[in-house]
Amino acid sequence: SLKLVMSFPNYGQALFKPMKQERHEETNVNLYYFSDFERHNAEIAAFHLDRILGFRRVPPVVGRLVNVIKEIKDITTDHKLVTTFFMSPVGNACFYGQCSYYCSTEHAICGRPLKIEGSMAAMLPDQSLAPRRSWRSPWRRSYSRSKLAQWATDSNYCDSIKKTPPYDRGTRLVDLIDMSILDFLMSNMDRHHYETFEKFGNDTFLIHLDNGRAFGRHSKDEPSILAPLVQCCRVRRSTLLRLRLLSLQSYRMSDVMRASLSQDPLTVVAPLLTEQHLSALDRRLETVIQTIQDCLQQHQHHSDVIYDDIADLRQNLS
Ligand SMILES: Nc1ncnc2c1ncn2[C@@H]1O[C@H](COP(=O)(O)OP(=O)(O)OP(=O)(O)O)[C@@H](O)[C@H]1O
Ligand SMILES: [Mn+2]
Repeated sequence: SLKLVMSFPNYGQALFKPMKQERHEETNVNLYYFSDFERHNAEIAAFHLDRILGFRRVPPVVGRLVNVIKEIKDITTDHKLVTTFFMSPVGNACFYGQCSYYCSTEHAICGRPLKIEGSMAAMLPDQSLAPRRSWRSPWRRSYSRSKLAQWATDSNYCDSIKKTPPYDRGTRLVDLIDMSILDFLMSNMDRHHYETFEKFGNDTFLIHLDNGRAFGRHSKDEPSILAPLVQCCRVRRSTLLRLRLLSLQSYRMSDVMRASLSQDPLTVVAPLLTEQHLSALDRRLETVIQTIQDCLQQHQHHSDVIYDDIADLRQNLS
């Protein structure tokens, strides 16, 4: 959907996604996840949540109020984009841009009257300098109204994934499970792919881009997003410790998120997540911790479930 690359005088660049849905709106229950709107506040909140979880795999995202005329129309070098600006009947500055779907006056982005809210994501280095690889998630949804993906019907699915490169060694599987925990907490069903930097080969971190379909619903949880954790029963020790910390009264996930998000410039317009979304985080965190507890009960050895990625840390401390 519609997004703009913004270039700054210091050669920095950001990916701008304008606001399309009001913060208090819940996703219509009759919409499939793949036709849900994208939310600028979800891009921002996902960055904060990912950082609070200790992953740091979402590039920095910040909210901005942008003047549609002065900061886009008057200075863009994209001549086709210029032709899509118009004044709406009530005098708001609008544009619809160039894209494959929903680029028409009916689906325009409009200021109030001139400024629009949006998310600005720091651009990763250009692909020509730092090529990335896009990986299809093994737990990808079918993106069809009638078909189910294999993972949704095969309870031994993880056994085969565990034997399939690159999930058969290193940290790739636990990284993917970290990502599913992030996605369950923010209820993002749209994680069809993830990216890595090619240069680092298979021994590298995942990049969590495209979080715009998160935080669509606070009143309901989507257990299937946790399938990688439930089916594989494996998790990083550092992740489990962080989740337990964020479940303590004095360090509650919702409180930490509220404090973190309050630093975003768009907070002056309205809090980036409603209180209902914040309390959904605490509720979902309990589910994740309980799922790991259940895994520990089902397995004989602690190490069957817990991937100790911080064994060295303990030595350093003593
Ligand atoms: N911070 C970033 N820096 C560089 N490239 C990015 C960044 N965020 C996203 N991209 C790239 O831009 C493309 C589109 O981004 P994204 O998926 O977030 O937008 P979208 O509107 O959801 O697009 P789509 O409909 O194609 O999924 C992705 O292929 C991704 O590789
Ligand atoms: Mn997308």
